Amino acid sequence: MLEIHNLVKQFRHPNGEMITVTAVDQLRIGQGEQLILAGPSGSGKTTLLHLIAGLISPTAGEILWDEERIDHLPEARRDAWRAHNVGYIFQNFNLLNSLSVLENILVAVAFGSRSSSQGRRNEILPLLTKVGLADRADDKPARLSTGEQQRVAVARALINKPRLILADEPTASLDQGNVKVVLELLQELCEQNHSTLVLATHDREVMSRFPRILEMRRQGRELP
Ligand SMILES: Nc1ncnc2c1ncn2[C@@H]1O[C@H](COP(=O)(O)OP(=O)(O)OP(=O)(O)O)[C@@H](O)[C@H]1O
Repeated sequence: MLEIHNLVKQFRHPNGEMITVTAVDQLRIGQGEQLILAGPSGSGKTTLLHLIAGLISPTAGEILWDEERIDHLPEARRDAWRAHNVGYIFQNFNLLNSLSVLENILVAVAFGSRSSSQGRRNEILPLLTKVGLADRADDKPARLSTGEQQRVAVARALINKPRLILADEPTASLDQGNVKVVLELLQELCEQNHSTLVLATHDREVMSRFPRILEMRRQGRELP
């Protein structure tokens, strides 16, 4: 369902030089697959996730979704495609601090598919129960531990049952115990929903839990 062909993203360095940050020749990810993007800091993992999500456009190459090009959709259609199909989990959670846990998830419901939003609202509490936060629904994120905040971020990404979950170092700020909890939860919920999971990490322990790993290597000239 997700295919990438000869994808290249270049950025212009302030000194005028073009640097190639992400380059993926051929990649095919099936519905329900779980894949790791591995590689050291600066190898282009976030850039690739942003490209897949349509937050930035490639310099060259193609991204296809169900055999249709999505890399050059006009912005409004790209935003609609993302809202409908993608759940994004950020390393630093990106929760809205002025809203409660419940409201943070309601925001995601509001941006998802309109036709099913009432059904999704009814699923928030069961999902919060699954992630162990049913009794924290009215709390603001600042009152939660780091692991709890990341579990809210997982619930928010999954509430619309998107076909694709993109997770950028979702365990980087967690201790070992919480890494296991959050990962198991994420993998299990993705399996239940038959969602594809693409997760960026440089943590070997996290990688060992996944069946497939794409090793990112920064290409082009290194900056001094
Ligand atoms: N908008 C931009 N303009 C210029 N350079 C950029 C831009 N975005 C990313 N880069 C550069 O691209 C390289 C790859 O960045 P990216 O964040 O994709 O790597 P990463 O593998 O996710 O790193 P980390 O593990 O530290 O999050 C970095 O050197 C970064 O400075």
